[in-house]
Amino acid sequence: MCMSGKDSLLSNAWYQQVISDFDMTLSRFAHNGKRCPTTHNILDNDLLINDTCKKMIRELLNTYYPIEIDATRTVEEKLPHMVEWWTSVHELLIQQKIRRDLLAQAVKQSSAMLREGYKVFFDRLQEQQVPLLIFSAGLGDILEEVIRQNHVFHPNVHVISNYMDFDQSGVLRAFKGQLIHTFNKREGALLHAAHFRELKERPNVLLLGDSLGDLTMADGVAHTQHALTIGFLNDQVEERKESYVNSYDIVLVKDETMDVPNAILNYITTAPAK
Ligand SMILES: Nc1ccn([C@@H]2O[C@H](COP(=O)(O)O)[C@@H](O)[C@H]2O)c(=O)n1
Repeated sequence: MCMSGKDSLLSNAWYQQVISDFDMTLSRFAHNGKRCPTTHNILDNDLLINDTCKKMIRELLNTYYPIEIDATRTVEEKLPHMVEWWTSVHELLIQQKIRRDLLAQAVKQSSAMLREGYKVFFDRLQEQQVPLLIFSAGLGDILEEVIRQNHVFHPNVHVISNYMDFDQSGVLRAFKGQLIHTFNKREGALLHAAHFRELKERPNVLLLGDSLGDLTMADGVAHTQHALTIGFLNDQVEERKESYVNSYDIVLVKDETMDVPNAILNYITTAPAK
């Protein structure tokens, strides 16, 4: 674990909200040395897409993921590539006429896993009535199914993500709303101003992410008093360590657990009111 010198003040749970990325932040990056799927990659299943489409989606991943995590390129340089990646994959998925009623089965059959200690994290937030916003550039329908199947889709959880639009017979026909990718979460946050307005009495933010783009997820919080940011650095560690340490308050290197967020939540939720 690396900690920057920033002194973050945290008050009790009443003033707190948690904003977290999903893929590779709440979900695991790897398990027993094997990569775990993102919400997009969970669709890589015979139930939903054919072999040609699988091949094309994998090729797109091999082309664009290295760009997403490239420490030598600026966010501005990456932006058009991210739009291209997401748009191409979403078009392919629409062509496959994916059926809504098969999504739960695809999630069940996948090797997607939430980080060790996830239950303590979700359950504590729920017990303490701390709102959890999951802000994901992944697929909202799949993300919801993952947390539902893990029994942690509690009423305090709100999701902002890319949602599928199904026709009357339950076949995918489009994606709803404005596309969210890794590096436009600031715009996404501003579009969801109503959500943040509802939480205006909670100016202290605990933010969890795995990309530098995730740091903008709290930009919709109008009067942030204190923010503590935790970054999971899963991949290309040496190349990206410096920028993560300079940007996040706490950087967790190849840590597949929720131990640190849970310890912080334990502290916050047992601290006396200030
Ligand atoms: N076709 C795609 C597009 C994106 N990804 C990965 O998903 C992650 C986005 O979700 P967050 O919950 O982290 O916002 C992103 O980091 C991409 O690597 C993908 O696997 N396939």
